[in-house]
Amino acid sequence: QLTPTLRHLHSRAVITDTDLRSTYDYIIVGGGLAGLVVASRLSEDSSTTVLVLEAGHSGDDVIEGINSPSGAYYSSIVGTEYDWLYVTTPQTHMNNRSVGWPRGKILGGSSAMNAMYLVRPAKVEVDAWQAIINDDKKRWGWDNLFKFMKKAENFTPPTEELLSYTNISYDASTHGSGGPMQVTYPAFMIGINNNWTSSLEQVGVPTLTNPNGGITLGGFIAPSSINPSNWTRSYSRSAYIDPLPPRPNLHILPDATVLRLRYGDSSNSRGIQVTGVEFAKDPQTPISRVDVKKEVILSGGPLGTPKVLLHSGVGPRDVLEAANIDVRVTLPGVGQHLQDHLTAGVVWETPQETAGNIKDSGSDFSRTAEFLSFINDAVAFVNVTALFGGPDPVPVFQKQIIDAMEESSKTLVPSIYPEVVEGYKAIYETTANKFLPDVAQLEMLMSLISPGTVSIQAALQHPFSTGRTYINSSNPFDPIIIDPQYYSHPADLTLMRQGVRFVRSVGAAFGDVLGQELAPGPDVQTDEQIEAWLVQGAASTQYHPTGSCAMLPMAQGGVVDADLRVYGLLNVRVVDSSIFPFEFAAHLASATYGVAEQAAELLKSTSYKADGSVVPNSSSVALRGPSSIFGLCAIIFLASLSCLTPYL
Ligand SMILES: Cc1cc2nc3c(=O)[nH]c(=O)nc-3n(C[C@H](O)[C@H](O)[C@H](O)COP(=O)(O)OP(=O)(O)OC[C@H]3O[C@@H](n4cnc5c(N)ncnc54)[C@H](O)[C@@H]3O)c2cc1C
Repeated sequence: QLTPTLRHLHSRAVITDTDLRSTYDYIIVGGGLAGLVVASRLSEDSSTTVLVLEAGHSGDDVIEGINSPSGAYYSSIVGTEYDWLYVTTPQTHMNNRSVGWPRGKILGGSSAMNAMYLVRPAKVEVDAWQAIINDDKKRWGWDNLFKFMKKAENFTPPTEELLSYTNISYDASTHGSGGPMQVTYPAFMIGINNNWTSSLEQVGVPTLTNPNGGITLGGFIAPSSINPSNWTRSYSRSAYIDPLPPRPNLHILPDATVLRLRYGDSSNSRGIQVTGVEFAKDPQTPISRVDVKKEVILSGGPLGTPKVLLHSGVGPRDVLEAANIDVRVTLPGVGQHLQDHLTAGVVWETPQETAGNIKDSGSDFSRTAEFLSFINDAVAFVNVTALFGGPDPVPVFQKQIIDAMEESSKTLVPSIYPEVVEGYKAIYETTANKFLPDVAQLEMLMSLISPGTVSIQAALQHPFSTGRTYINSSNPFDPIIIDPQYYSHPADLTLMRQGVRFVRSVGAAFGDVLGQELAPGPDVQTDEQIEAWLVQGAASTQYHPTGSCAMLPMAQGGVVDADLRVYGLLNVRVVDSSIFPFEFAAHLASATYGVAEQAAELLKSTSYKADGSVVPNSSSVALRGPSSIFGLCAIIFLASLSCLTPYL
């Protein structure tokens, strides 16, 4: 528990209803990872008033639990009242299983519950993002995003003591210094980690000596968002908000769920002006309103942001009409293009000590901040050549995927709108042609947190399946529907199956460090057996949903343009992890920090008229007329696998 003084300091910008003003320059919806970064940066100018509305609690009463890095494993807020406790729909191609999707419902959002791996995407992937949005100002290419990812950071090299017994390769030039978020390595490592890169090298995976610099292929011990001064979690709240001096122009209101945007009478050919938002504590309390002078920033994450847009009448017409919501802007891409990383772990017995053994021992050491700073940081990213055991089958696999594009786009996209299908094709082409075979298709992660066992996960990084998130009610307190359509494209299951095979070869290279395989177990050997294991129970989320408010051209079902503006709304931007048009082979926090840092600069350089409205720039896109043509263009959605050719 925090002492009263510390609690006061932590809560300095956090207000109650009675402090609320009627109008702010900026309203930020969601005080999660991205939302708090933008709030902190915008409020650097004392003449700019900023309000953050966060649906979750402040979290002051659990800050200490959150702060212990190993708390991510041993006293996680996953599954508590600080978790949205989302669950997917039953997944047709996963034995009708529903999968839990934890997300942080607390100041700091998912950065308050995540596992703190600090891993960036590859240059090729980020440059492909810039290409897909035709961003001639090069804001979303690698060079710029790298600059902003580094701006968020303050890197501290591993301690001499840690280096004396652990193999860690790092290159400080791939990290930032002087930024708010602390990045370093834990104070303590488990001995088994020393077998990681040497075992990978035995199966042909090189050691990556300069991770996080634009190349991802290879094995390494990743840094984490940890503060080395006290071995605590560094997340958006502790990094960007708690250290601030008093800022009367920054207000953060927890327990405030934004229900919808509010509109006035002002609109033009480019869109509608938003005048503010409506919010409420819960379904029983009255609705409050607050006005915005300049812009509303949606930072509710890949589920919260599309939900607010849909309840505001911005989204696919069929979804809005079915939910009895008045259509304000027909934007077919809202909630579409949803992708996620799937993961499954092979588990072995080990005679060696794991972090789980030390934790269970209850020893004095097991209660130290140094031990509790331990994070599972052993990762590797491998391409499809590694997965198929050599180059020969890769062109065949790639051709099968390319040949299946037309059929997949007709049968697998859960939308009746041609724009969304076009977006799927653009993403598919990028994934099939640019990312196969040179970009990582699979991440491997070693986990040492259970006593007596080691697991190595195989996580699919570039899915060909596409899903969606949508609403089926006009009540914003009803849950959003999440349907990632896992494994709807058969290539995803093939890649995961090959991933399990590859992970086993890594496990074999560990020699007698690993004992008997416990899962899937020695009886699961054929392709069919491994795939059945993956489908029936093994595979789950790696917690990286994205794409639901994708930055894509409007003709490809995009939701935001390269300025992060929602098409059809004059003064609303999305700043969070929903905007990536496709998955990266990376955990998403670092890239999201980069997006938020760059968004803050974009906002600060925006010109506003005297009444606060945005001065239009050349990249604004004219608002389309009513979308009755969509009815004519309706495509029958048949999510059937049988018409696709069998995969390797
Ligand atoms: C369990 C878990 C482990 C992870 N591990 C890692 C990892 O090790 N490394 C890594 O890089 N990434 C990891 N991630 C992913 C990473 O944390 C997220 O990608 C990142 O936090 C996304 O940031 P965001 O700002 O988009 O959303 P969030 O951080 O989730 O923030 C969204 C915020 O908006 C609020 N909100 C939503 N709707 C509303 C509304 N209507 N009104 C008001 N507020 C609203 C939410 O409560 C939340 O606070 C993990 C995620 C999870 C869940």
